[in-house]
Order: sequence, then structure tokens, then C-alpha cells
Amino acid sequence: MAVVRIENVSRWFGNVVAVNDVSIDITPGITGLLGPNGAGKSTLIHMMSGFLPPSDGAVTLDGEVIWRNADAYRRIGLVPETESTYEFLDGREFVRANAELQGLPDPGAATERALETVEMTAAADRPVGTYSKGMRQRVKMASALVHDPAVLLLDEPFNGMDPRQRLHLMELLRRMGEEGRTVLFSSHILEEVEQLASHIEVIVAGRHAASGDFRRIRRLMTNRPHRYLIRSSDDRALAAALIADPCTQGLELDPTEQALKVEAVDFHRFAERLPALARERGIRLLTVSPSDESLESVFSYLVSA
Ligand SMILES: Nc1ncnc2c1ncn2[C@@H]1O[C@H](COP(=O)(O)OP(=O)(O)OP(=O)(O)O)[C@@H](O)[C@H]1O
Repeated sequence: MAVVRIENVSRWFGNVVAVNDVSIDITPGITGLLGPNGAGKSTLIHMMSGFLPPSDGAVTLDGEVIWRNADAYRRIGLVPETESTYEFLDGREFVRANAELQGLPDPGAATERALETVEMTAAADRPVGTYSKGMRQRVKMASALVHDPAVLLLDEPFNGMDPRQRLHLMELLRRMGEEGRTVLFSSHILEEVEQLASHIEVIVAGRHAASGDFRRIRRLMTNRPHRYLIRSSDDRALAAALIADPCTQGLELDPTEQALKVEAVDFHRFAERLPALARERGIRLLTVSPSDESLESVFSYLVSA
């Protein structure tokens, strides 16, 4: 059983703190690493794969420090986010290069096995430069799998894939998880993570924001206060009506925007009460728009929760 332990890990680049005192255990099965762009997902994955040392804290595989540890590298496979494939190599050569690097006793057989696993045998003689996005992803996957690692790390593997390629990769990862491998993939899309991961770790602005199964993460996200920008025929009267109702918690009349800013704590009640209150008072609602539906704000709520 392979467990990657991230213990009080920080990583900085000059003045930029990419990862800030994160502690997570990655256990067998599929874990989704969820977070907006720039959250520190790639940095974490690079430390787990031994590409990068932590500035502080420890990243270990079954108790052994991963950085500069050849034994650990043999048990880890990485599918990087970058398209750093050698276009002139054919698929087979590309996968075999990693088999040779790993010093496998029979690199040829290992290459064929890995190509078979990702169903790329038929296209293995074509140069990587002619592959579609999904095929590249699969051949990178074959390269990461060639040494049969217990830990498989994938950085944004679904980026740019069409639905069919996505399904195919999901199936493959599910199989890897069922085989008892420790699989971790990063994504900034909750739905993607939801479909595949039995466990989710959320990273925001370098910090560990939440963890649990997707039900728990969804609940945390939908229970957060929702902010709205409202314009009406009488903002002041509407504010007075809303403030008396428990569905709101914060209200602000914004003279520059000529609008009312509302923080709704009970989303369903708010959606019901707002039109009713306006109707009762003869107020016309002109604009009701959510002002914080960006992924960033959803995630930052999790950090402060
Ligand atoms: N080599 C580096 N030098 C300087 N800053 C870096 C370096 N690598 C990452 N960073 C910074 O660290 C922060 C986290 O970046 P990281 O790539 O880990 O995030 P991410 O969650 O993977 O985002 P994305 O999905 O956009 O790649 C960002 O602010 C990024 O600019």
C-alpha cells in the first residue's frame, strides 16, 4: 500500500509562496486535487513526484523522503501538464525512452504492455507530432505507467480533451484505482473531480482549504453565502424589507453603483422572498445578478470557512 504524506509542506519561489504549510495524506484509490488556477496544485504534484524539493516540511512515500530518492522514483509515475513530448519520436520510442531511463530489465516488453494498457498499440508507429490531444495524453500516460508504479500523479489530465477522450481516460484511471494504485489528479473543475475521485482535497492560494468526498465539498460550496447586486425602482425601501428577513445577513447601499449589495445566507429562502417582498411593496426589480459566482470566490469562501 503506497501512501504519499505531505507534512507541513511549504514551497516558495523568491517572494512567491506557492504552497503554504500543507499537510495531506494521499492513500490508495483516486484522489482529486481541486483548486483554481495558480492555487499551487502543480507545485504540490512536482514535490510529490520528486521534481522539486519542499522549502519546508517533508514529502514522503511510505515514510521515505521522496526528493533525490531513486527507490521512490521507481514507484512513482507522473503525467505532467506540459506538452513536453518529442514530436519526432513515434509513440513507441517515446514510451520506451522512459522504460530505458527507469533501467527496466526488459524495456521492450514493458513498452508494449504500457501501450496496450492505454490502447495505443495501433498508433505506436506514428510520430507523436501527428497525435491528437487525447492520444498525446494517452502516450504520456503509457510513459508514466511503463515501470508499473504504485503511485500515479496526473497534472490537469483532462485539459483540452473532448468528451470521448475524457470518458476513456476516466475509465482508465478508475481501473488504476481499483487495482489498488494511489492515483492523484489535479483539476480546477469540480464536476470533473466529482465524477472520478472518491476523495477530494481542495487547495486555494497555496493553502489546504477542505477535504472529503464530493458530497461534503459540494455542501461546503452551496452553503456559502451568496452575494447579489440588485437594482430596483426603490433600493432603499427594498433594503429595509430585506434587512428584516433572516435570509440575508449583510446589506449595503452602494451609491457609486446605484445598487443594493446583498449577502444571502439562506439561498432558497432568499430566492423566494425577494420577489415576494418587492411585489408586496410595489417595488420593481430591475437587476438581480450574482456578484461572486466566480470559482475564485467559491474557493476563497472555503478557505475562510
Ligand atoms: N518556478 C516558479 N517560479 C516562480 N513562481 C512560480 C514557479 N512555479 C510556480 N510559481 C507560482 O506559484 C504559484 C502556484 O503555481 P502552480 O503552478 O503550482 O499552481 P496551479 O494550481 O498548478 O495552477 P495552474 O493550474 O494554473 O498551473 C503561482 O503563483 C505561480 O505563479
